[in-house]
Amino acid sequence: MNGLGNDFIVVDARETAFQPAPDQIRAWSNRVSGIGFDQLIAIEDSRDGDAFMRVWNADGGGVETCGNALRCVAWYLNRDASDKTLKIDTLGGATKARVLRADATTGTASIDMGKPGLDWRDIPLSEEMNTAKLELKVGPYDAPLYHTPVAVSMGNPHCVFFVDDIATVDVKATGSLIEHHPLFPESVNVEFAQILDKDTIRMRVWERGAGITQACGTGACATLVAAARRGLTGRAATVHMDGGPLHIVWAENDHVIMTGPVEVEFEGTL
Ligand SMILES: N[C@H](CCC[C@H](N)C(=O)O)C(=O)O
Repeated sequence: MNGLGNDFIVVDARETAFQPAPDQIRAWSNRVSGIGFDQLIAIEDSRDGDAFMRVWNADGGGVETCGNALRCVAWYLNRDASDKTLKIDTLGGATKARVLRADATTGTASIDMGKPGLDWRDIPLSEEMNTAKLELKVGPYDAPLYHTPVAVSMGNPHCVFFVDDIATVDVKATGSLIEHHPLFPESVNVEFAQILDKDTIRMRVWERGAGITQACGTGACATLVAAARRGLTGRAATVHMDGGPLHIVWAENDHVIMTGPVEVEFEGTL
């Protein structure tokens, strides 16, 4: 399945235990010799929700959550297109999902991602700092671009840079430098965002444990929250990524709502 090209293998593990070793995940995620995916997702039973979603990155590391995958899991759990709200738990917190429309291989889902983490401890950072304007020196770069990003947690850590022209950013070179920067003890997902107008953002992402992906749902949420914190947009915007757009709202109750598509590529047995 995929959400705007951010692709996953989604395993329904509610009947049988599924605990793959990191090197098995890395082998499966290899796009040349394996199946190929950005994240591996397992759907498990949940004590007090409709399901628990477990996430591993392509590098085999387990992580807290994944926004695009939440839409895919919601669609899978609710593919008869009945209009109900699902509670899907993750290591990064509980979410509420509504599948707005579904047919045999596509759908649209809206996820209440809960509240963003804005304190340095939420991200987490290795030292106390104003998360709205991080003082971050990146490798040999010392241009204003690489200073004062915004840190936001959506259950997983994000570092958002605002740039004048995203076409000039070497996402791989810069993103890979920041991913394991000592300021982020749990590493970090890195977004580069250009404000097109008060309702529209263009964003590219270097994901922790996966590299450049076509889209990042939690990254789009973090980008909108960061832009609103900086007064660059209002509390709602369309975030355009390489794989397509997501509509993000930071609601008055402090919850972040992400709405976007779901696509099934194939089904099988792992
Ligand atoms: N693509 C995912 C984010 C995965 C983040 C993962 N790379 C991490 O280490 O947190 C999304 O749509 O939210």
